[in-house]
Amino acid sequence: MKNTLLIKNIGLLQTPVGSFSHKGAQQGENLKLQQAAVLIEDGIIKEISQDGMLPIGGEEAETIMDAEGQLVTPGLVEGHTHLVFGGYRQHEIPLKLKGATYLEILKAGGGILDTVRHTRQASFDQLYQKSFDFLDEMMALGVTTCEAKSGYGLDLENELKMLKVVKSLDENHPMDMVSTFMGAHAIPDEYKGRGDEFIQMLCQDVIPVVAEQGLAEFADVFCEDSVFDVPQSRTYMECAKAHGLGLKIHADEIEEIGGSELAGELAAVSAEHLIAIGEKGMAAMAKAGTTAMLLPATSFYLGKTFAPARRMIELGIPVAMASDFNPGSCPSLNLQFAINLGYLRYKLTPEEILTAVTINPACAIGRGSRVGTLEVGKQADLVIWDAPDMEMLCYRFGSNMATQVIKKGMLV
Ligand SMILES: N=CN[C@@H](CCC(=O)O)C(=O)O
Ligand SMILES: [Zn+2]
Repeated sequence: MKNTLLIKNIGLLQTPVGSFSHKGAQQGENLKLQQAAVLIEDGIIKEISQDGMLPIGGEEAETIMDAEGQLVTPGLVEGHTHLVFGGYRQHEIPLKLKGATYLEILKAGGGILDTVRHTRQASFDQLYQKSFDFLDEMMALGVTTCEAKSGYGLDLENELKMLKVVKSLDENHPMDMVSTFMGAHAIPDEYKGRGDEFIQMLCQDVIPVVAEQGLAEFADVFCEDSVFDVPQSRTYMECAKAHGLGLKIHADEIEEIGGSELAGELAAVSAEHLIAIGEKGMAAMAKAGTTAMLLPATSFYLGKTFAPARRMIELGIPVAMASDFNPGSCPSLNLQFAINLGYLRYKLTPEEILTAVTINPACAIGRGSRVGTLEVGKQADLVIWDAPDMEMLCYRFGSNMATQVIKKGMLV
């Protein structure tokens, strides 16, 4: 007996189409079906109808949900988080308000290194429970697939602990998780002034273990002034690649030191942040087909400018947007806020934004064939919104606009 769910009375069903990264004009192309219905069988989309018609056999579905004439989109895909961490960093705010910068706090042994100390002290169970609760909150906000990075352990034992938390979350929480190894997130105290040696240690002792135990699909590095320079980032990424991991890089977040060009050179799947990117970096990314994983809430929280998203679309770079949830530069996991900023600060259209929070991040985390669009044969991850259209979602902010979240055909 198959599990069937019919969602009827959808005022507008809006989705990108196709399981590939959308760039240029395609970024703004969405399918829009009026008076639609979706029939789901065993967690997979079986049929989509429009114009008030119902899918064949729809009326016999085990469960029937009424979307009450509202907007339905694919479940949001969160392509960049630092979900698992010990402690919080609220004590940094008074320092920041007095003028201390993000990198100054890090150089003084705070910032990421403060979170490293708390994460090393935390047990697996503590980290698991805290992250589990974050995922509940995220899912209620419309996210159905989530990437999570390690990078607050910075040694073999604690990096594995973080990655095992993500694996366990994937097994036990309805959220689909994608794991990224980010051992090169900062230079830990015990390697202070010895960044090259730290990278060598990661390459020799950690990446091979992570890859062998299948604990990550991607590797990421913080390529930034006074963190990891371009040669160090290249060494780390080449090693990760040799061990079968897909490549990501935090590039041009604060200073433009060549990270986005390196992303292009190594054909990274995505480059993250890109607030300070220039024309050369964008040209390299466009040539390589690297996705720009933009994090507008971090620009907001650090008081920075916003990445040149419109120029990226013009140049044919696939644009994705994510929350960057982490305890320092963005302590918010609300991807709906990124939608608002994408509209008001990046000046993307509602259609481009939908692509940026569904199929483009899905492709950038290796899930494009399964999620990110509403099409027959794809996983039934979708959101019913308290909104008639995407314009309303882009315009309203600060409230949770998701009314119902359906994961693999089940109401969560
Ligand atoms: N910039 C590097 N990493 C994170 C911040 C991590 C932290 O501050 O704890 C980011 O992407 O913003
Ligand atoms: Zn990040």
